[in-house]
Amino acid sequence: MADQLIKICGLTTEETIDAAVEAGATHIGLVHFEKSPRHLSIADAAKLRARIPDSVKAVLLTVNMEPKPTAEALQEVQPDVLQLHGKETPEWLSLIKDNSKLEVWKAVGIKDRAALERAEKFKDAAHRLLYDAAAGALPGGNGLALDWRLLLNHRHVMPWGLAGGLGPHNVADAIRYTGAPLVDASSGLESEPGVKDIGKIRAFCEAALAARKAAA
Ligand SMILES: O=C(O)c1ccccc1NCC(=O)[C@H](O)[C@H](O)COP(=O)(O)O
Repeated sequence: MADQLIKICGLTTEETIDAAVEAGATHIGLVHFEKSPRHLSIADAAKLRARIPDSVKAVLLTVNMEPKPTAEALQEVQPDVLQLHGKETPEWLSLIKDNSKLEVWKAVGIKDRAALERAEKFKDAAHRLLYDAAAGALPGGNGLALDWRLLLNHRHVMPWGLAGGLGPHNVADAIRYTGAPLVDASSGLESEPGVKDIGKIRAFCEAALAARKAAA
């Protein structure tokens, strides 16, 4: 049985990165988006990236960033994964994917089955789709859940993950209900916007790992 992949997104301190790694996170998301309460400058993202061990993948998250600053950010941060969370096109993702060693993810807001079908246009352009709730005040990180029923009996054409409103209280249900191979959480693991809670990070990882083990 494949391991449960767990992305803890929007970490901004060494302490919470260490806690997420210790709790079993497989991916750590660093957000570079100025309107986000989890925003990191590229310099700070690079510093925190250095704290992430080789056993855990560093995910740099950007939104509609232009090519030149994207290239500069990748050079400085050296992430394992680039997660694009805006209106980026399949052509842009393909260009990055075909000209780098990066794993490229596209986050897509899912409000109905049509949105799921449209997401298939990234099939050959991205390594993984991250299904999230439709954009709210921010493109992501809103603590809003998508309707998991939309994923029932869906024919996934590529690796995928589930995000949106996940936390210790519902991640086991999400895995049982959708079979999500990767789960991703941000605001549900915070004591206030942008401030991660180590107890919630631990509880989230514990619940996700237990649910996957039970499904085996
Ligand atoms: O986390 C943010 O602040 C953010 C801002 C702008 C674009 C994307 C953002 N987060 C992306 C993620 O991968 C989040 O983990 C995902 O949207 C789920 O967030 P949440 O519903 O808060 O768990």
